[in-house]
Amino acid sequence: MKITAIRLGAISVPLRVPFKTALRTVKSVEDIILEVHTDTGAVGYGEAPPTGAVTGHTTGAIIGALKEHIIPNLLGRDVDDFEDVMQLIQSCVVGNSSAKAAADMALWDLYGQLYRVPVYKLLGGARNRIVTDITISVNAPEEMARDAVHAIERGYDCLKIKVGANPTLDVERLRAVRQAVGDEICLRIDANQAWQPKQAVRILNQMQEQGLKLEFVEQPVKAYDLEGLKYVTDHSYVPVLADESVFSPRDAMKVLEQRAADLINIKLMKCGGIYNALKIASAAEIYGVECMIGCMLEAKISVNAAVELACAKQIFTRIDLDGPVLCSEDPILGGALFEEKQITVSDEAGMGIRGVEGLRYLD
Ligand SMILES: C[C@H](N)C(=O)N[C@H](CCC(=O)O)C(=O)O
Ligand SMILES: [Mg+2]
Repeated sequence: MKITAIRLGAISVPLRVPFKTALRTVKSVEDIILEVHTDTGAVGYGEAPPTGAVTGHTTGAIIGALKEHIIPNLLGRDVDDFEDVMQLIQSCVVGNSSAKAAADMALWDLYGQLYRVPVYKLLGGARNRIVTDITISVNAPEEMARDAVHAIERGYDCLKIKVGANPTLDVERLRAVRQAVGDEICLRIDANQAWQPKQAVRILNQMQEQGLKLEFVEQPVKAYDLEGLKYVTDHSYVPVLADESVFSPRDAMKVLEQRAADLINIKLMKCGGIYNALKIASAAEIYGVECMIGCMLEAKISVNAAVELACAKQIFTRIDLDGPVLCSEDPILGGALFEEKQITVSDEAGMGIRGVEGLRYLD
């Protein structure tokens, strides 16, 4: 199966409500789509979201990395030389993990089609269904409480609550949400780097002392501050999950060796795709650290790739794949079935993506 052509396109999908974190506010998903065509007629699909505030990858950067580095290296290659092609994607340009992830998932899609097996089976096939949480944006406490109740009405029983940079208000936000949803709902929080280490410990311990029952806190401090992350891990009652501190397998090794976090959030856009995500997952297994599989604000092609990975491996004990359910429409044909919190992976060969409605080609 030889790669004959690669096309780039763009999609724009409005969100149901604006998505707000300590790092950014977004009203729509504006992603780059990759179609990898082959001489057998099989097409592999990839997707990358521009998340400048999180990864540094803008739309232009993703297109540039693909057009100038990744695509020229892939054209003419045989999908069956899979290991070579995987290495090529990772080595043909420095950084640019989102563009690499888009190419990586399209190639896994094709490799699965070549051997007529769904990718999640190829990778381990631990299960065919997973349950996601849903994210509540950071807003005024009463608005977050309303959003949380709405999420419960949609059937979710695990909420990922975004917090901000104001400690008093953050405690109020969590109090309002806990009061509105009752004791049985799982609450996890994501500070997206907003706090200082000592401040984080104070806020988290205050939240636990008030009986707010948090499952874990995601990325309480700056991405680069591993010492600070470890300080929070060592001193807070609440378990700590590393997100922005872990992009590459090398980052993961540092966090694992230093025991700087209790859990790791693996996202395809941070690590450059399934090839590297598998390395992080294996390292985490060796250290006995469970993982969350997460996403950026992404539509269904790239989240679908994360579903394939999550269904393959037992190490993913937490699922944050709510990108598609935060969108007001789904232009992606095929792939996993998203029924609110229940996600069922496709049993088609590869990743089961059949096309994209309203794709704007960029060539
Ligand atoms: C969408 C997902 N639940 C989520 O919250 N991801 C964020 C980053 C999303 C973004 O800014 O695009 C996270 O875990 O930090
Ligand atoms: Mg996060």
